[in-house]
Amino acid sequence: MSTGKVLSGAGLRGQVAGKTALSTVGKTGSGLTYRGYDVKDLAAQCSFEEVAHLILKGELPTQAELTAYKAKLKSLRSLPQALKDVLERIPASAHPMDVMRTGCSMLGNLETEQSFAQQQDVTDRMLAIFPGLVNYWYNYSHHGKRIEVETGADSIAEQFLWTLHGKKPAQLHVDVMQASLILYAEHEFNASTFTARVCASTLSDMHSCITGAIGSLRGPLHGGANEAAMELIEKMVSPDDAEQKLLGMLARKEKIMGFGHAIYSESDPRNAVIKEWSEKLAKANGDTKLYDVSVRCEAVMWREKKLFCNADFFHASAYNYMGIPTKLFTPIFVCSRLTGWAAHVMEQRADNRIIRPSADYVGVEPRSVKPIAQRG
Ligand SMILES: CC(=O)SCCNC(=O)CCNC(=O)[C@H](O)C(C)(C)COP(=O)(O)OP(=O)(O)OC[C@H]1O[C@@H](n2cnc3c(N)ncnc32)[C@H](O)[C@@H]1OP(=O)(O)O
Ligand SMILES: O=C([O-])CC(=O)C(=O)O
Repeated sequence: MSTGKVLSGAGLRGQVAGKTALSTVGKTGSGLTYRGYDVKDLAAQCSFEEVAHLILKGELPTQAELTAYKAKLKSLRSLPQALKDVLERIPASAHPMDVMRTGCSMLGNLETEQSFAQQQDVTDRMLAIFPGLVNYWYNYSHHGKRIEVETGADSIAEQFLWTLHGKKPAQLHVDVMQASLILYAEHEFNASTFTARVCASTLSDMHSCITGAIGSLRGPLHGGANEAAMELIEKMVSPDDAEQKLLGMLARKEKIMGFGHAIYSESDPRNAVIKEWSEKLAKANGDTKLYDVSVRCEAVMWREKKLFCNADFFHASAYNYMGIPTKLFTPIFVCSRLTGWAAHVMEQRADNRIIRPSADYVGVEPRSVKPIAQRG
């Protein structure tokens, strides 16, 4: 089992900021549970839609419920013309996380949540639309192509790969995406989820909560670490080169993205799952370099610093093996974590008090305002 760290210090570490029935981190099972189920079991046995149903509606679906839920999500994939118009105006140089933030916000203008009774429906719409949204922009801005987002894809995992590459993806790739989306779906009071809950606590609308959360996820200390990890490992030409480069970085006290965690002390349970998929992809591709380099990084970081891979590190090689451009890595995280964010917003709304902590004042003593001519 993965245990939690002894938590104290800055960054609100170790302070209980609310209640949740959605997940536990660093407590039981392999170290991560969604509504009582171990994430490893969910990743091995379920589709992402089943896990989204669990997180958003409270229970794993029956076959009939799953069939209905998938049919609903499939029916909600189309992009409004006004949203396409906005996406077409965003330059290729933009970061896709900024595109997602703008896309989510624009959707909130077009299909505003009028009351909290609509919270499940607006969430389902975002779940259905997000993969096509970011890939519409990507294909238009990078290849001048207006893609069809109403594909024959059977799942959100397949929809992401299909709308990115313009064709039905290989089954292995769909299976990896299913597992990846499940691993990223929910993680208690992490920074982006807390952002969503703070926004929800003002009784704001769902799109505002999700737009804010996307902004928090973007940073390299959080979801952006999967892209930063890729930028690191693609510079390493062999495991020995990886070892030399890492030792140099550690000597210079640089941060190694994709390692360490705010809550876990010895391992992140999501790593073993995505690492195994990365190995399978490497073998299927007949090119194991990225995987071998990543394995050496893991060994060196543990040996030198007792730092372990978090969920992001082996996602880098896994996504790369599937031909996903690095800058689209964190948007996939968004397509998944949307479930956790929205469920937290719903939980906050159900038992709300505005989140408003206090601060220790460390500024100057009280003083009087001088007329402008006497200042300086
Ligand atoms: C899905 C996710 O969001 S998972 C997190 C993704 N983020 C990353 O991978 C970014 C790299 N990792 C980090 O920056 C950190 O480990 C965080 C942000 C995840 C957690 O931060 P904290 O809880 O403050 O880390 P922690 O208290 O364990 O740090 C202890 C020491 O280890 C160092 N450390 C932690 N992670 C790393 C790292 N990846 N590389 C080098 N040193 C590190 C810290 O600098 C700190 O040293 P110090 O005491 O001399 O300042
Ligand atoms: O919990 C955290 O601080 C970060 C994390 O791993 C996640 O959000 O998945």
